[in-house]
Amino acid sequence: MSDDPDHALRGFDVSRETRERLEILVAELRRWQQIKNLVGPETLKEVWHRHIADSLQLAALAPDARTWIDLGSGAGFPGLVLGIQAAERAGHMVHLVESNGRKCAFLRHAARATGAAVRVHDARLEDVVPSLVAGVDVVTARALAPLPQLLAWTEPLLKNGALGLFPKGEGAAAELTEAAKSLRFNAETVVSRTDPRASILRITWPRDPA
Ligand SMILES: C[S@@+](CC[C@H](N)C(=O)[O-])C[C@H]1O[C@@H](n2cnc3c(N)ncnc32)[C@H](O)[C@@H]1O
Repeated sequence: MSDDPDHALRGFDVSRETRERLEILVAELRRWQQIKNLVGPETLKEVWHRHIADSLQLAALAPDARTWIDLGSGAGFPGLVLGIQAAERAGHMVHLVESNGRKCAFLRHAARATGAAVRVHDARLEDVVPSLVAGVDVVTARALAPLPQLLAWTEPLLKNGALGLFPKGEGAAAELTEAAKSLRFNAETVVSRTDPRASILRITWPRDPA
């Protein structure tokens, strides 16, 4: 697949300012990658599809959400991309939680360079999630852990009304089956716009009966 940004961004609601900020992110990622090895080197060849568009598609699944938290952000996917979009929406922001200091240094640098509306937490998610339960609208995590572990980590957020958006590969159905053995939750599977074999699990917690 060619990695043409125009092609990758087709169909997404991306302003000229956001496009310019995304171009800065890609340039900085390429620069840092040479010394810091932040993402799988093969994925950089398709960075606009594999990372930028793959992250942007989550925003369309929760258009009214103001406060997001992205767990295990790595080099910023999806959280930093969502934070770049949030920069043009007053009152919108994304918490980025990442335990690897080298990746946090990149996140802070890239956030400054792009003007992304993010707060970087250089910490383990187990220590951050409890303090952010109130006021988070959406929790995301890509390539962090299988669904049962994700639900164990994010249960306090989901119980408080947050929406979970978890990009998954071909094993999504098996992960759903495994998680449903011990937990009761609502799940919808949305086919990925960047890879028809992949999907995004849209998870909500059932309300307690009144
Ligand atoms: C495979 S990478 C995925 C990065 C990014 N989400 C992506 O899809 O490109 C998983 C990331 O989660 C981070 N991580 C793993 N366990 C964590 C924890 N308990 N708290 C915070 N970050 C964690 C790792 O340092 C790593 O950067």
